Amino acid sequence: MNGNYIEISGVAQTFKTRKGLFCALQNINLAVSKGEFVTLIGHSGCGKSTLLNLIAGLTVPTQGHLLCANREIAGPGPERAVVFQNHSLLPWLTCFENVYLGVERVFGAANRSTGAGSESKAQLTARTDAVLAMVGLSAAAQKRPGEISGGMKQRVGIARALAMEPKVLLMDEPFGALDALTRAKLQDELLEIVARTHSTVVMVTHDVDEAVLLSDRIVMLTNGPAATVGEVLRVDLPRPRQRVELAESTHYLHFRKAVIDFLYTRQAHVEKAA
Ligand SMILES: Nc1ncnc2c1ncn2[C@@H]1O[C@H](COP(=O)(O)OP(=O)(O)OP(=O)(O)O)[C@@H](O)[C@H]1O
Repeated sequence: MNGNYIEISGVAQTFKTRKGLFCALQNINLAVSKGEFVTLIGHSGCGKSTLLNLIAGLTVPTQGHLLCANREIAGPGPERAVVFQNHSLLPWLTCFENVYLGVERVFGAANRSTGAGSESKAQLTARTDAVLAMVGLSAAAQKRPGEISGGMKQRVGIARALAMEPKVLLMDEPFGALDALTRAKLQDELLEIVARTHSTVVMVTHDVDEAVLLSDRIVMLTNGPAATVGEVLRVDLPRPRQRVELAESTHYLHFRKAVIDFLYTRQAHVEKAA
């Protein structure tokens, strides 16, 4: 890991609502290094998605600055791929086409401006096939989103983002809708891909075990309104990480307890008082 790749300084986000201004986030300061895996965790409604959307460039902050590779984040960009909670596939395209579209945009002749090269149709097809196979969707490649389950749609969304090999992968509870076994399989795949591609990842999760398994650092947000970074936990478990071995590791349990303690002891009181 080297240098600050994503820098968030003094960020606040206020929304106009029918009842007046609502301050979702305040004074968020966070730097993410290149190749680092950071998870954002906190109670429902604290502002995790709001922060991720700011990094994605989908919204602009009310106050403060966000930088990616020393450049102000002024909108979405191909170096920052987003996997949303609710997939967001194009319903008239097949699963293959949904993934291919993104692959073509980054690696195809259509976009030489990225300097990523212009691969042949056969190479783009091979990339698309490989990533669909990785998420276990080869058999569903020619189906449209309306013909597959919610979990399968989510896997297409993950495949689409991963296939683009983005520098930054922004994930908003990408595994939330999946059954436990598929979720575990995709978490393991994600760890392997990130190790191979050296992607920088910022991921929103509600799942303490997922956070500890995947993260270099866990950013714990306080309860809203006006949520901010409450605590940052560095998870220095060695990699590669094996979930079966970790389950018995006292070191792992120590991190797990630290997050649970933050969420259910310290932040639980604030929630009741709000
Ligand atoms: N466009 C908006 N207009 C008004 N309020 C908003 C808007 N977007 C988010 N909020 C409010 O900001 C707060 C943070 O929302 P956000 O979706 O970021 O939370 P979250 O931590 O991602 O929640 P969850 O874990 O339930 O997905 C919430 O109180 C939400 O109601």
